[in-house]
Amino acid sequence: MKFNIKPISSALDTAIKSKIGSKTKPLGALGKLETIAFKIARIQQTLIPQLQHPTIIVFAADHGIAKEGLVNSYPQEVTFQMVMNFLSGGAAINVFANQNNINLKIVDAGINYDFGKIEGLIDTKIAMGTENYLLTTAMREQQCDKALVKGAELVQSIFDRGSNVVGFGEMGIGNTSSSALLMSMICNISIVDCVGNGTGANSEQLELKIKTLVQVLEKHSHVDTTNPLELLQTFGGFEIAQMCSGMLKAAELGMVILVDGFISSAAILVAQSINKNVLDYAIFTHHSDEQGHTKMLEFMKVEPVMNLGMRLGEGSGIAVSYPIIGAAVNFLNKMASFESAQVSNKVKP
Ligand SMILES: Cc1cc2ncn([C@H]3O[C@H](COP(=O)(O)O)[C@@H](O)[C@H]3O)c2cc1C
Ligand SMILES: O=C(O)c1cccnc1
Repeated sequence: MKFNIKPISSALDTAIKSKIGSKTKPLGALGKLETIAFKIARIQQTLIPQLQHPTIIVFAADHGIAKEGLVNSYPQEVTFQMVMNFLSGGAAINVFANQNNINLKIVDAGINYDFGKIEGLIDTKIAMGTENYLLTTAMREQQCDKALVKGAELVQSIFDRGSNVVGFGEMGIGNTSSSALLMSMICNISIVDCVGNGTGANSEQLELKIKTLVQVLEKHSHVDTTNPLELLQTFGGFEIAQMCSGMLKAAELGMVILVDGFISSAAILVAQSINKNVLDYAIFTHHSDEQGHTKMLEFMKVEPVMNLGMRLGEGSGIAVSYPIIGAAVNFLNKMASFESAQVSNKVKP
């Protein structure tokens, strides 16, 4: 798949900065809100940006490795059980998305469960979970390709229905391990520094998780670390692959991309090694408590909107931070300027 992601033009940069600077406040006094407003105005190439039909997509899939219980504290069934919970409106992401009027889409990217016909679940299923990467690659090449196509198509359909801001959340027991493996390969950071407690591993479980992932890396020591698609195929999950191509498609369409925590960030880490420009369209909504997230964010040289010590996933960080992002757009559009409000500006020396 090819994505044509335009580098963002800097033609409006001075005008956007000057509009932010003209508002009735001391220069820079809205802190990070100013950075966010600047970024969104730049993505949309306008001085009056709008957030239309915000949508969070929760991509769910299973991981072969999770059947073994070597890297995960909760059993694999929790993936489909949580998806049922999403569909009946009881999960954290439902509560926060509802609170902030964000559309929510729940996607079966490859859950190890047969849902039959079920209302509200989008079917982009590639298989009943990935293979166990201790034994073989997580995906076959065609499966990875298919996942990439489906993720991009889904984001295209959301764009076609009028959305210009899309968040990427996930559910998949074991997916902090896939994310840590991808991070270790792409960032060239020791796996020990990429692995974290996930859903709450204790010290013994963490040790086993690290030991297992070291074995996985030994098994796949010939993988080409400069080939993001091979990495995705070897260590990825179907939800991570679909998020990755969905993000690339969103950037191609000029949408604002909202990134969640560790796993969502791992998806854009792969995406940016396919096309660096994707980062220009992305807002990292929160800093997760998952151990590897700090170094992953540093690698991409990005600063998230907030840090509430959250480590959940599902897109929850996106939904919670959304009012802050809305505030950034609102001040840019609605605050008076020194001139319009007839307020004296800073005394020039
Ligand atoms: C009840 C429950 C709800 C969740 N919602 C998101 N996750 C999060 O935890 C999983 C990753 O952690 P690990 O790699 O340790 O399995 C993902 O499914 C992620 O979204 C959850 C996990 C659980 C148990
Ligand atoms: O940061 C996340 O997204 C995260 C961290 C731990 C477990 N699940 C998700």
